Amino acid sequence: MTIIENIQKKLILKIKDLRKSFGDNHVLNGFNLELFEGENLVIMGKSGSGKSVMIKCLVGLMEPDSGSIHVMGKNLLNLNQLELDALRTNIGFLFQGSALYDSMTVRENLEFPLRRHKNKFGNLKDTTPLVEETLNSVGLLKAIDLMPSQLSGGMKRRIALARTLILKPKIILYDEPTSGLDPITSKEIIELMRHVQKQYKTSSLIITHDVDCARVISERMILLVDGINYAEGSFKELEASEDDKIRAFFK
Ligand SMILES: Nc1ncnc2c1ncn2[C@@H]1O[C@H](COP(=O)(O)OP(=O)(O)OP(=O)(O)O)[C@@H](O)[C@H]1O
Repeated sequence: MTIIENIQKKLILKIKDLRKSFGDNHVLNGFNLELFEGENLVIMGKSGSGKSVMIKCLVGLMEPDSGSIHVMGKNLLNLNQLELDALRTNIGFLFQGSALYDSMTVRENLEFPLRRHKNKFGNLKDTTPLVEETLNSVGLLKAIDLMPSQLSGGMKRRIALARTLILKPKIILYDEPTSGLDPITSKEIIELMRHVQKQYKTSSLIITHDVDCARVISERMILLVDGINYAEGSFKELEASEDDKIRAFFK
């Protein structure tokens, strides 16, 4: 994406100068991020580089030492619990091994977030059309009455994505979306992420180690090294870099 295209696009998430230390362990040292509407942004960082700390700050599970996080123009760090909950319905999360509720059917798993966030859709009397539409968009309407134990790993990941999508979030945060999947299922999940992004017009922040995933899905990438944005650019630009620290990501 060029700078001019970025200016024309709406900024949906902005993290500015985020800092977090644990004693002498300075994990985030002024991390910055801008995510634009409809964009797929990939963040890569080696193990222990602070990706989870950054996500926890973003979802309000951890307080940064300093910096700001604006979601759709609102500073997350200034909101009260009620405002935070309302804003959170605009952020969908798909965490590593996003667990489904084992004792509930697929339908009930999808109904669960609807009940928790009643305010978003008013009082939905019949949730079936929304549940069916969402399952359809991940290609698993046929699984509606199955229990999680009857699903394969790839199907579980699809249903977890459906459970996230049902609240129609503006941003989806994917944490290692392909971890633990075989290469073919990984490809299917990446395709699905592209498909739902077009259908739901979401912006995606994707944290991954998976170079193939980054290659296919990223429009822009940030490489997180020593708690800062060490490099930013398209996959092609970064892959062609001669900087050793950047090259290490693509080996
Ligand atoms: N609650 C905490 N208390 C103290 N140190 C912490 C805490 N959470 C994270 N850290 C430290 O912050 C650093 C970054 O951890 P983090 O979990 O963010 O890494 P990561 O990039 O997500 O790694 P991985 O890819 O392995 O999941 C590590 O040194 C970790 O020990």
